[in-house]
Amino acid sequence: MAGFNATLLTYGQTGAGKTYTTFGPPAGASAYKERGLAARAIAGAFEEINRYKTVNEGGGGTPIEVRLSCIEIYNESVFDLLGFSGEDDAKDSGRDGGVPSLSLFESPTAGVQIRGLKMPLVNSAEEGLNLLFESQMNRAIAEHQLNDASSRSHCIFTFHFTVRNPENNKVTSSKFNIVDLAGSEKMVKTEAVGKVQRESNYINKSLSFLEQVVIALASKSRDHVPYRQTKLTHVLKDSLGGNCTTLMIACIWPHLSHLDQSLSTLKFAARMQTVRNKPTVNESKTNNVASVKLLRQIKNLKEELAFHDIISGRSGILYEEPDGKEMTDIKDRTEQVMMSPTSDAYLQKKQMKEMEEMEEERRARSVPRASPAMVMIDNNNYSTGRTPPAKRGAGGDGGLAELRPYLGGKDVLEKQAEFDAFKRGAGKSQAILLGQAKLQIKTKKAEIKNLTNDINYQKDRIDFLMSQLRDSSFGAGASSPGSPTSPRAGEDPAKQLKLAKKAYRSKMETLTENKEELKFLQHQRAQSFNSLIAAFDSWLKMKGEEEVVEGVEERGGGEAAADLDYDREEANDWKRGEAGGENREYADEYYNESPRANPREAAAWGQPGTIPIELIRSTAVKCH
Ligand SMILES: Nc1ncnc2c1ncn2[C@@H]1O[C@H](COP(=O)(O)OP(=O)(O)OP(=O)(O)O)[C@@H](O)[C@H]1O
Repeated sequence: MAGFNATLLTYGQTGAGKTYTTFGPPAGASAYKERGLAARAIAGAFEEINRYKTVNEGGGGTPIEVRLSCIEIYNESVFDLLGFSGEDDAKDSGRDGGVPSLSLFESPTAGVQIRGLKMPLVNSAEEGLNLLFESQMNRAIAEHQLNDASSRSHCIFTFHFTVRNPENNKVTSSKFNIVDLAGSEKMVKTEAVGKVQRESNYINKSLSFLEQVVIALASKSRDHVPYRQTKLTHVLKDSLGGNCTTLMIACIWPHLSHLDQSLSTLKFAARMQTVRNKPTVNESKTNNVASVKLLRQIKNLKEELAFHDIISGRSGILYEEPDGKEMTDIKDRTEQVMMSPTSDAYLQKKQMKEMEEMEEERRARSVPRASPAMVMIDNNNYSTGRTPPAKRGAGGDGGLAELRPYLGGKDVLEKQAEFDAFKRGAGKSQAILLGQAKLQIKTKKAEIKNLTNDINYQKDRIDFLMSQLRDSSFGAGASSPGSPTSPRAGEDPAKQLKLAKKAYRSKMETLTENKEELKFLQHQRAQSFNSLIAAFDSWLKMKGEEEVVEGVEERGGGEAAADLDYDREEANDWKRGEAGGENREYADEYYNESPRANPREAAAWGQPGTIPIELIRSTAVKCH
């Protein structure tokens, strides 16, 4: 906020803890205590802004503007994780070669920009956290769709600060990037083939240029900085090395079998440590004269627009930014629309409630009862997440609409049974995480309730002691002797009042912290729930495809069978190890593990072609 650009990078091999450090652990035990750097940065930024606001109270308007953005770079393509409407976009994201990604351009005044990138304005830590969870949710959905691409992609979560100094009207703008880099071990995997090889090449290239750029930017004798060579360095052009603050966290996996990778990470860190930066403030060249000129121009353009609206018969269009009250009105109206009985959100909520009731009813009837970790559906989840799963299914039924093409006439009860089966099987670990998240919320709510009771007690006590001090008489009037609020015999009431006030303040602080933690846990629960639903959707789809494959084989053919022949060939290659490299490793692992893990899938290896290649891939990746 002082106007310096800054970047925080986590670097290391896959599984070493980069995502954990930047974005925190998945929902479950100690999720809040160990929340990631991004969540802490949001809280820290708003603490600072609120402090600044208090200092400058009456200065007119908020002097600090914060916007957030989040992108993912995969195979040199840039994707907006906040401009992404769910699973359909994940499929169309181009990560598998479809729709093109966002492009970069350089503006003479604002530096490197990403065309069409969403950078919502954020007014509170809570709004910031919502966006953080939304971006990570979208990353998880994309990852699920695209077979665990997260280790092979870079994720950049950025704060964009604009600070106006009310005294001299100077504007400083700065960025703070939190970067979760792709797994570095891909740099040395030379045996990889096909898709994995392509990914490795991109990662290899971007990480080595990242190092070169940082070193070149810090070198006085540099004549060329190769930041345009990769999307990662280009996006971070104005936030790396040289005049910025850069912090790298090297994540290592301290196990003997990862010694090579750990050494390689530490060597990279040691090279980066030699770089010396001299951060400078990014002060805007805007001066008062230019601002006045621009404001006049905006006014003229707005008038022109209004004139055009009148001519074309459009009315009621506002060209002003809504102020605080208007924003609240808009939010209220949006909520009303969302909760109208005809809206998707309402129908979706209703359907989830019905499913929950059915599940409860079913549980009540079934003996023995299912374990608590299996009790999943919570219709409150959608109220906390900004990306309701309804977007994934046109029917607004929490993603279950996607079942229809595969399962034809299956009704809700059957879907519910599928969901139960999923939670007991493939989705068990996610179901357990969700169960833990719900338990944590329950515990936190109980703590808040107790704390609120304590605070009320202290408040009553303070009121009583004050009235007693005013009257200069004790034990009479407001409280009967022996009531919880009466002063203890022989104690100085003024001293007691001081202590009661201190206790009150300290409990209020704890309450604020607890409330913040509760919000965080509720987000985690929503995220967990959405992940579970996303995984369920994929699982159903896979299952559906499997049934379709079996149907096609039984009927003996057509074009689809030809495609499946190709998949079968590939599967056999993997199985025989002909594909070589990582695929062979995966296939071997899969082949060795699966008879114990899943006899049905193991049997499928014996009958190639009855199992879709997506299932093989995703299972292989899971084994890995
Ligand atoms: N400090 C930690 N304490 C406890 N668990 C951790 C810690 N760091 C990582 N983990 C766990 O280790 C696993 C791998 O961590 P993580 O996903 O953060 O690795 P990564 O380096 O980001 O991998 P990738 O490159 O695949 O994204 C996760 O299950 C995570 O919860």
